[in-house]
This record gives sequence, structure tokens and C-alpha cells, in this order.
Amino acid sequence: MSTKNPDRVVIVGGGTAGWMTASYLKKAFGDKISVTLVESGKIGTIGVGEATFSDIRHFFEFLDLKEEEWMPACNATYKLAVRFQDWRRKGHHFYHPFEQMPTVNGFPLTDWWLQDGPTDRFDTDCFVMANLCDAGRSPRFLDGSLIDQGFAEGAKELSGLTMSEHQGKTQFPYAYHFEAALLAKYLTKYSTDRGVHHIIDEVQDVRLDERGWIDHIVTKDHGSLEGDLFVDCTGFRGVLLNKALEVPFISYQDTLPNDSAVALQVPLDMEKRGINPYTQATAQDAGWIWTIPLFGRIGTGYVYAKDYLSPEEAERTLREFVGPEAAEVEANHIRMRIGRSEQSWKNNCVAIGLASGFVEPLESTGIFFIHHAIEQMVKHFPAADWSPELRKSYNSSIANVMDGVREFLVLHYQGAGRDDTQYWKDTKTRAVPDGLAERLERWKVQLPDSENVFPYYHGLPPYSYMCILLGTGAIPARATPSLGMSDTAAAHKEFAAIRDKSRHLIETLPSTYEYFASMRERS
Ligand SMILES: Cc1cc2nc3c(=O)[nH]c(=O)nc-3n(C[C@H](O)[C@H](O)[C@H](O)COP(=O)(O)OP(=O)(O)OC[C@H]3O[C@@H](n4cnc5c(N)ncnc54)[C@H](O)[C@@H]3O)c2cc1C
Ligand SMILES: N[C@H](Cc1c[nH]c2cc(Cl)ccc12)C(=O)O
Repeated sequence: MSTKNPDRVVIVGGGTAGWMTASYLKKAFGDKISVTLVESGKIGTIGVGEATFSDIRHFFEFLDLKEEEWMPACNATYKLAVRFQDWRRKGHHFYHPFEQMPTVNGFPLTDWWLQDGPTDRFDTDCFVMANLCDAGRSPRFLDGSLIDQGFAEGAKELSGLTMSEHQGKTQFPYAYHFEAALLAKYLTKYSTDRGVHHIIDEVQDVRLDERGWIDHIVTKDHGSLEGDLFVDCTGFRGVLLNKALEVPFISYQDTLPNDSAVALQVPLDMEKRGINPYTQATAQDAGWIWTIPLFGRIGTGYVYAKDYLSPEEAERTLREFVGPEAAEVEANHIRMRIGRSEQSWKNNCVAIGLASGFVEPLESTGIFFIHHAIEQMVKHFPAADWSPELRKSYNSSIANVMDGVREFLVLHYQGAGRDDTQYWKDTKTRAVPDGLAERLERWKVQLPDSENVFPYYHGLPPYSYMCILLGTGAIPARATPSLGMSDTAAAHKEFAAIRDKSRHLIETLPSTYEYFASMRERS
């Protein structure tokens, strides 16, 4: 066994996963390690992946990057929520916002809403952000100040925590949309300026030693590359982990059947059309269409199951949905590998990004998985003895995050009120992951809380489950019986406070477009 600390990291792949990993590792360890990133000049990146979780701001903070610096360079905008359009029935919408659920006398406000809500909209009654979304507002004023400075101060106090340590302590009010290719370019410069060695070449072979550990990789034009730790960021190909080390892939397709997507990047005049401060997921006959507003274009795509729809029909539907602006735009057809690797870290190879695993992008979890994996890789970085316990702990943390998100996504389909096509009818009879059936029964009588959702960290707080349960509509939910015997006055005071705060903010905040136009003037 080597007595040397592993300090030579080789990353294969230059998509979002590769460059996020390179920049974070360099910032975390500086000159204590060498980082080499090899990416193929011929094999492209996936070319999608534009919406995030709010936690991503910890990544930018860690790199000391300010919004004014990186956002204009990546045509980035704010995301206050996911708007689910037509999931309950055509014409209906609801939001899953970035906002902590208020509690009144020990019960979440949604519970009081079920008992005696002011309107039939749980989202706009219980969350300020849902009202800002309907009104297209920015979460910051033109001078850059945030709607509630408490968030910014809270974030400072808690800086230095990993995402999993953060959960439940604060809820930052927005995430980002950005152009994935521009972010990769931005991080390429960030990383190479700080000493990351960048090689454009194709990995043609992966040579293992007698123990089955990676000894070196063989590139087409640069010969052999040696390293201590190899990071597989080769996307769905899984060149190192799945192919060379033969780690099996566990498919989630029995519970999440969408396996295909077609995407378009559509330039639009945002000054004329405005910028919605949310990602939209619009239910379709055999899946759903995402709409992600960036500064200067939208990213859009139809996620579907090929058992129910052909790629040609999917593209036709998407083009009709977008309208004439998409006429000249080339479509990107993608086959998705849904599930996770049995282990994401084997021997001296760790896979991050699509090479590790992926679920359909309904809640924008791909970049969150990457960010979480990088934080955990740093936390579990090996010493000279390469303790297997560290890899074991890393692997269970990654598996839990992905299995938990799978459950959360399955709830969207089990809960959807739509039953007007075979695709939507089948969502109700499909198998659910172990444990979820029992939890679904529980949520019919008790709203999701920290005691009754998927028990391991997976990025989603219990209020997220409440939003999907109450918004999608097919699973009956009811108020806690004791609320029927309680005075609802305090809850109504809270509903009124949300209404008043929303009205005031809508009157005083700029539109999202105005905010970003002015940010560009400032930076
Ligand atoms: C339809 C769809 C929509 C998505 N939407 C979102 C979203 O809104 N939000 C979100 O968070 N995530 C989203 N994702 C996930 C997101 O796109 C990915 O998590 C992210 O882009 C990371 O991809 P990657 O870097 O792992 O792989 P890729 O982008 O595929 O990059 C792979 C890299 O490996 C290189 N490579 C491959 N083989 C070799 C080789 N032999 N030698 C050298 N280099 C090689 C390629 O050149 C490339 O640089 C979406 C994914 C899909 C499929
Ligand atoms: N880790 C949380 C997860 C989270 C909380 N609220 C939302 C809303 C949406 Cl649309 C996605 C994720 C979350 C975070 O990143 O804020």
C-alpha cells in the first residue's frame, strides 16, 4: 500500500460536472493537489441543464464569485419556484416555491389552509413567493437589496456548512437559471487561472492494475495519464466507473418511465416578452415540457416516455408549444439513462454528474446532485490508507440523495390529477419505490413532515412534499382533526400578513427583466 497521500486528481469530462468539480477542488485544496481535466473535443456535452436549487449559491460563494460577475457572463436569471402547469387539469397551475412554510401554533400553515383557507389556492395563500411569481417580480430591488435582508444575514451566519447541514435552518428565496455551456466556459477560465491543467483529447482506454484500481488512462494524442484519484464526469457514457470498473447501473425506469427528451434553445426578445422568475413544467399527453427563461433566450424541451410517444411526435408538439420563434432552431434529441450506479465511488474512481446517476429533470436536481457529490467528495477525500469506510459512507450518502429524489418525483405522478391519456392513467397503477406506498397512505391523513418523509437527506424539505401533494390534487389530503376544534384566528392573521406583504412587494419590486437589464448596466 502506498504511503503517499493521493494528491494527483484526474477528471475525465468537461461538462458541468467536470468543471464544477475542477474549480471546487482547486479552491478547497489549492496547491496541495494537482488537478488535470481531460475532455474530448469531439464528444459534446449534454447541452441542457439550466435550472438549479437555491443551495447552488453556496457553490458560487465558496468560489468567491459574486452574482454581478458570473450572472451576466452566463445569461443567468432568478428562479423563485417551479410552476406546474396543467398537472391537476388543463388551465390549472400551482407553484413549488423557495420559501419556508410558516407555522401557526405548531401546525404548518397549509394544515390551517386545508381546515379553513381563504381561497382555493394553497400556494398564493401560504407563500409570498407564489404571488411574486404570478406578478413576474424580481426578489431584489434595483439597488440590489434582497426582499428580506434576514435571508442574507442568516446565510452569513451559516456559511461554511454543507448543504445537508443547512437543511431546515434557512430557506434562501431563489435559485438560478443559467446557460450551461457559458457556465462551463466561465469555470474553465476560473479553474485554469488557478492551475488546473486542461487537456483536450479523447480517453481511449482505461488500464487497471492487478487489484482492479485505475493505474492510468490512455488518450488519443497525449499518451498515458497517471493519477491517484480519477473522477468520471463522462456523462451517460460512464467511461471509467461503469465501463472500465464494471459497476452495475440500477435503473429507476420501473417507477419513472420517462427516458427521452427533445430540447430547443429559442432566442427571444426578453424586453418585449419579459422574463418569468420561475421554471415552468407544463404537463403534456405523454410527459411534460420545461420552459427556462434566460437573459436573451428560453431553454425548452419535452421530456417523455418513448413507449408512449415517438421522437418525431415529441418534436412536433414542442415546436407547436413554442410557436414560430422556434422554426429555425435545431432540435437536440436525448436518450436519458434513469437511475444510479450501484456505487458511485469504487477503488480510486468516483463518478460525478450523469456518469453517477440521473433522474428526469422535473425538479432540476441534476446540478444539485453534482454539487452534493463534490461537497461529499471533499468530506470523504482519502488519505494514504484509502480507508474503505470513507468510500462506504460516501456511497450511502449519494445513494440516499438519489433514492430520496426518486420518491419525490414519483409523488408528482401519483398525485397528478390528469387522467385524460393512457400515459396519465398508467401513472396511477405503476409500481412505487419501497416505502412510498405506506407514506402515501400516511399523507392522506397527516401532511408530510420531517417524521414521515424519506428518512435520509435528499435535498428536499417536507414543505416541498406538501406543495406537490396539495398542488397535483389526485391524492386526498385533509386537515389534522384537532384543527377542527381550534380557533383559526391566528392562522387568518398569518394569511392576511402574507397577502399584505405580497401586495406591498408587488407594488415596489421591479420586474425580473428590469432587474437584470439594470444589473448589466451596473456590472
Ligand atoms: C433533458 C435533460 C434536462 C436537464 N435539465 C436539467 C436542469 O434543468 N437542471 C439540472 O440541474 N440538471 C439538468 N439536467 C442534468 C444536467 O444536464 C447534468 O447534470 C449536467 O449537465 C452534467 O452533465 P455531465 O457533466 O455529467 O455530462 P456531459 O454534459 O454529458 O459531459 C460529458 C463530458 O465528458 C466528455 N467525454 C465523454 N467521453 C469521453 C472520453 N472518452 N474522453 C474524453 N472525454 C469524454 C465529453 O466530451 C463531455 O465533456 C438535465 C439533463 C437532461 C438529460
Ligand atoms: N435544498 C433546498 C431544496 C428546496 C427547497 N425548496 C425548493 C423549491 C424548489 Cl422549486 C426546489 C428545491 C427546493 C434548496 O435548494 O433551496
